[in-house]
Amino acid sequence: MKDGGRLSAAIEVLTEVETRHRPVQLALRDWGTAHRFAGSGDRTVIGNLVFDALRHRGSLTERLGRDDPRMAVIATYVLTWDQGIDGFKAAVEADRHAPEPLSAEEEAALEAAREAQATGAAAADVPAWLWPSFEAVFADQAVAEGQALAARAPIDLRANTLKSDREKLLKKLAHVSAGATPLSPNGLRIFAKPGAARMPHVQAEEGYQKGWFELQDEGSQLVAALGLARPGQQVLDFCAGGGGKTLALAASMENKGQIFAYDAERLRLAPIHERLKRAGVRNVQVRDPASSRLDELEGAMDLVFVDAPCTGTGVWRRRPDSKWKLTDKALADRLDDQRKVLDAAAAYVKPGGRLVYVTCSVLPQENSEQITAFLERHDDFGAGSAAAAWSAALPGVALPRYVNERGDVLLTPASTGTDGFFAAVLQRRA
Ligand SMILES: C[S@@+](CC[C@H](N)C(=O)[O-])C[C@H]1O[C@@H](n2cnc3c(N)ncnc32)[C@H](O)[C@@H]1O
Repeated sequence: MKDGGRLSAAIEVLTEVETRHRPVQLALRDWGTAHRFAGSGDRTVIGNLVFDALRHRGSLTERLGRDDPRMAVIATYVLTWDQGIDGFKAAVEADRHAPEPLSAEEEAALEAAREAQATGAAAADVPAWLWPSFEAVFADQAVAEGQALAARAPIDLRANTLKSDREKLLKKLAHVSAGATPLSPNGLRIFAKPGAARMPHVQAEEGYQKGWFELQDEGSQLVAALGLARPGQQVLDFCAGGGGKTLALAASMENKGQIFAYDAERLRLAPIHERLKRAGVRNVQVRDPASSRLDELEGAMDLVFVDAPCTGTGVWRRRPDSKWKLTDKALADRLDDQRKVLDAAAAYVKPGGRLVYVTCSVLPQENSEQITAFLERHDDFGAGSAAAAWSAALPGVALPRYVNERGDVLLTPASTGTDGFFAAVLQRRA
């Protein structure tokens, strides 16, 4: 395929996503199934166009003065990918599968957009209804933070210290240009590439198959480290899901002690078994809600790790469609889930033990406000400090920019180069 056909395909997919509310991955997959002649390179370019259009949908709409998927894709190619109007025209002329040529109004809109500056929520590519929350957390950094959440994400890996180490992996993965992450001691990073470029398929690497590394954002590695899980401890990973944090906790416990991996949704746990095996983890018992109970763990855990269900505003780089789909009803539901999860998880912490609360959201309602409300409901708990845990877990690594008075920590793409993650530590009174 040439660029003209790829642009047509991207317009078709984005229209499907926006008018029929199809999840973007499904829409891309269906397009691929219906167009088997398209090679993997074509699919990459089409996917990149669609994802970049979604990342910048707010600012493009404001700069163009029009809101339609065709123009969002064309502007991505012309402006974001820097191909220019002439580049677009050349792509159209060279390919009978290309989109319709630009109308005079469309060309004028693209010309005007080149100079136009979006402001506020649109400049940050943040939905307008969430802008007050962004300003509340980030103040004069709100636009920069939103823009960083609208950029492409790197591929981050975590060296699995049960089987390998970062130094070895840096050598093994030199051919994909993996470098060391700056904050997590076990992290490796392959930087995002611009435009049509394709990222390496790291799951095909020998090291992945053998469990030497996991795919895990550096922010996720860091918040797992704030659990300060140590060999020999009793740990409950209360929202274990597919096990991303479970695996990191097991590595920091050097396979000694016990982790109970639980999730209220049985199906979410499905991938964990295979992942534990590949990573060589031997100290995890998976507790499936359908067939086991947690009663005997009550009041007995050194650490209860709560990787709470959340809106995912911190991972917009990886799921840009989710940012425009988020509703105030969904936010209210997640707040309710978080309250329930926290209250339920608290029962398993032993006197003197810790509860670590994590979200991949940057919204204060899901983060510091949720913790403040928890502390008001539970006088058997006091505030611990995620910042103090940071210093203990990551000696020599400077504290992140966003640390509140209680010591809760917020990571963001603009401030730490990671996905957005929040972590708070709660201490059960002895
Ligand atoms: C952010 S995801 C967990 C991701 C996982 N820890 C990882 O690192 O791969 C949140 C999880 O919380 C689970 N969850 C939601 N409500 C819950 C509850 N009341 N009790 C336990 N788990 C719950 C969801 O099923 C979901 O899998």
